[in-house]
Amino acid sequence: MSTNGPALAAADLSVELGGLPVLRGVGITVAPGEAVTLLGGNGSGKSTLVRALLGLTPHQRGEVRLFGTPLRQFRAWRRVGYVPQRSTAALSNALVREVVAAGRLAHRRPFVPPRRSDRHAVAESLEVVGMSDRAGDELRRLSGGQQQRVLIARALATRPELLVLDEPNAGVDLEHQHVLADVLGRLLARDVAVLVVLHEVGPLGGLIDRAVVLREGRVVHDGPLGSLGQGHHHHGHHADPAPGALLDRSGLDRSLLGGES
Ligand SMILES: Nc1ncnc2c1ncn2[C@@H]1O[C@H](COP(=O)(O)OP(=O)(O)OP(=O)(O)O)[C@@H](O)[C@H]1O
Repeated sequence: MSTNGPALAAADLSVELGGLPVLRGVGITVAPGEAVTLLGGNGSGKSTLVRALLGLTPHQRGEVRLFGTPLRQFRAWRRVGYVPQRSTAALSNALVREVVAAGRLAHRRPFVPPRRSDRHAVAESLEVVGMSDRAGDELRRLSGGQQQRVLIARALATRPELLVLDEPNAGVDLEHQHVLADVLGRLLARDVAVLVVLHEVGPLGGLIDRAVVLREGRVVHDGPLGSLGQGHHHHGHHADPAPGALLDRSGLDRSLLGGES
């Protein structure tokens, strides 16, 4: 993997929205193979931070680098996967297959039909999240949790080196939360960097290397999940009965996670 230093790094990041400070001097890094969770109460600035890190929301101060390149100059978007908060896509009347295929756009050249590798990545990503049989359905016809799984499939189809997920488990049943934990575990084993906004840590808890906690737009904790005391806004890490099953990073599905990109 051609990375030097962190996949994602931000320093002194400040964002104002509607004239109000939402992020105030935030610093965050995510290294290849590292899973960082972003926690904090409603309105603490988690989604704004994620959007600012990806250049979707402008920042007024500070610096963001992706794979060492300042955001302004960064063009290698095929290296980045993003699972937005579901509400932003929920009304789409696009077909499931089209939504996931959008994850391949950064790999394609204009006016060239999708290659076999593109179709393969789409089919495989749908299969991983258990949505193959809904490929021809309109996204808006699916349940909330199913829509969320399609958005995860789209990000997986990109075969990213940095995967950013904003509350990917919102509305998703426990079984499929475990599926996501399994998928993320395999990506981490391949040195993908993961930044995930979570409301409840849940089945992902065993994968998390570091928790960054925001409060009123500031980082108030950056360290191991376990060192977070009680009484925080997240209700995470209820002991999982078999975290080892999720943490098995050895059984790599090379066809999904490896190969061309
Ligand atoms: N476009 C906007 N204009 C003005 N204020 C905004 C805008 N978007 C977000 N905000 C404000 O910024 C603050 C942080 O919002 P953000 O969505 O980043 O929080 P969050 O931590 O992701 O919250 P949640 O857990 O509820 O998703 C909130 O007070 C919100 O009202």
